Amino acid sequence: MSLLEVNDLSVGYKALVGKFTVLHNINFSLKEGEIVGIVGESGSGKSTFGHAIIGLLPPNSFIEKGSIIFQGKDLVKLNEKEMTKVRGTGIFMILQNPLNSLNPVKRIGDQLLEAVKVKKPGVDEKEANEIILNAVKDVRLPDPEEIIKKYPHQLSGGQIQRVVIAMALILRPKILIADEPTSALDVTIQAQIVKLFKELRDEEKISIIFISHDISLVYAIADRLVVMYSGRIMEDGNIEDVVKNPLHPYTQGLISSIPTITKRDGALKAIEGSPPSFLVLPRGCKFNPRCDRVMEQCKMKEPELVEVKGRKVRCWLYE
Ligand SMILES: Nc1ncnc2c1ncn2[C@@H]1O[C@H](COP(=O)(O)OP(=O)(O)OP(=O)(O)O)[C@@H](O)[C@H]1O
Repeated sequence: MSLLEVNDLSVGYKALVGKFTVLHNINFSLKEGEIVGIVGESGSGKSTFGHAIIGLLPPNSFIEKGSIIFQGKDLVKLNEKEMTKVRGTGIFMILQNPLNSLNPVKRIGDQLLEAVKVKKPGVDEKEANEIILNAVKDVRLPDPEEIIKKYPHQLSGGQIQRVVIAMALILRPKILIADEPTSALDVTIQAQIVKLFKELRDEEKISIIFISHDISLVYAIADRLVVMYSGRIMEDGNIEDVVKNPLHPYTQGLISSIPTITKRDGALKAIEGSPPSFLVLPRGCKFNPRCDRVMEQCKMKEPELVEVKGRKVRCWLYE
């Protein structure tokens, strides 16, 4: 049984240039305790997907169709009041800009205390303080006693990121969506945060959606890898299988450009060109103009996401 089921989800935006669809027929499921990495170039729709799940899409967005089933409820149909109850201990998202999750006029300690009260209503002051300090120490913030007295604007980007991760540790949601959660952190702290996330999963069976453009980082944490391109899922499977034997030419391109994974020196193959604009998507497979294995039919009709060798792939090579 899945904890989260996303069915045929399509999401778009209205902008000055016009109305366009970004996420196209997304089908995705997440099991309890599973860590799924979502990768893809900038603009492939990764954040839009996370925002759709937690109901934090911007006002100029629209959900064209689809459902997001969590604990028997379709999140797409919930009103703001009902969705507020899901956010926090149900689903929590570490936003790409974590400052947006904090109140600028409240001290860090008070904001973490609110999270403790949500998780443990009626908690006494001494225990709350202990929980807060432990979380702040776990994310390796220096001088915990001092940090909690500060306001968000007094912290660096990396410290803000860690405060929001501490909030996630306190809330221990059923699903944690982490959107580039360690982008402002140095490599050592990044590794410690990845370890913390794994511990959360091992101890509490928390499911994690880890969004990143850095496949080697995702490789260090995820069980499963989902590759997105132009708002589509192109490949979805066990991370070892996908990394060792990528099936989609786009996944092959992404992986062959990473020396730490391919363990090859020199001749790294970058994918030529850049993703298309959502306003003028190519006919057929959206990757076809950049694909080194393109065939005639790729330019005519878009392939479906189909099951191949125990994983899912959207490519005419496998249909
Ligand atoms: N608020 C918005 N209004 C209009 N278009 C938007 C908005 N937010 C995102 N988009 C468009 O949706 C597309 C997908 O953006 P999204 O942020 O989901 O991609 P991403 O894969 O998370 O990229 P990145 O890795 O850069 O964060 C982009 O082309 C972007 O222009």
